[in-house]
Amino acid sequence: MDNVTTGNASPENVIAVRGLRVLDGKKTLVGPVTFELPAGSTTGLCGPSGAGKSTVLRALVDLLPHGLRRDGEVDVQGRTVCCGKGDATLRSTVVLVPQTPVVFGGSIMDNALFGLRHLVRASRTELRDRMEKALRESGLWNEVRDRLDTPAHSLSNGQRQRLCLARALALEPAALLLDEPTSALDERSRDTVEESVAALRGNRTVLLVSHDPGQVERLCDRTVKLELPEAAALVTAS
Ligand SMILES: Nc1ncnc2c1ncn2[C@@H]1O[C@H](COP(=O)(O)OP(=O)(O)OP(=O)(O)O)[C@@H](O)[C@H]1O
Repeated sequence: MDNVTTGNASPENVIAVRGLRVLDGKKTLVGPVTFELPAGSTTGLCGPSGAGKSTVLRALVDLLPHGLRRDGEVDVQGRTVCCGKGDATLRSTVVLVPQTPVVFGGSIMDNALFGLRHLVRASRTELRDRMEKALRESGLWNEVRDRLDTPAHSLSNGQRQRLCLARALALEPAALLLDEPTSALDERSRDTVEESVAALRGNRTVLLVSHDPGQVERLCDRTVKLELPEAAALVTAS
């Protein structure tokens, strides 16, 4: 039996996943899992450690670790995504923000523009406008507007996480995948990142991995619960 989705259904799904499994050779590491992400929803992806939350996110962006493969179907905006094709459209349509913020050596502006410069053809002014909009949406603009040229490494951990959120939002993705965005943060930084994620609610389609049931309660309107593959197999057998 597949892991189950609970919550409200919606006619318009940005992502639809059916029978997704991640395999290492013949061994099932994750799944099978079936769920949808309705447009504008914030969905919590929960489950015990090792159930495959991070791996599911990586499968959705077709960036599984070497040696692993996926089975089952993933549709993004009604289009089936094939594995291992290096789909450039997918890179800007479904964007993953990893657990540990990846901040490069350049300035705050360089970092915020990173994805845009690589994936979007637009004038310098348009890119800058999109960057500012994304920094506002991630709740970081007021803290960095006067120091966009300073090194991104000068930011706090919470600010770095919101910078990574802005970098993803600047691509105007159809779906945003957030992997434990507050797990490495102190309480105050966690609150600022949560405020930013809460502000996306209804406007963006978000899949949020979290260990914290309270956070899922605060930020999400529906949940997908993953089980360890052994548990899923036991349920199937009963
Ligand atoms: N590169 C890899 N090679 C082999 N197995 C892997 C690899 N990456 C992950 N796994 C396995 O896939 C399973 C799911 O791992 P994953 O990190 O996605 O779980 P998780 O639910 O995100 O865990 P946690 O909550 O602890 O972060 C685990 O059994 C893990 O050991």
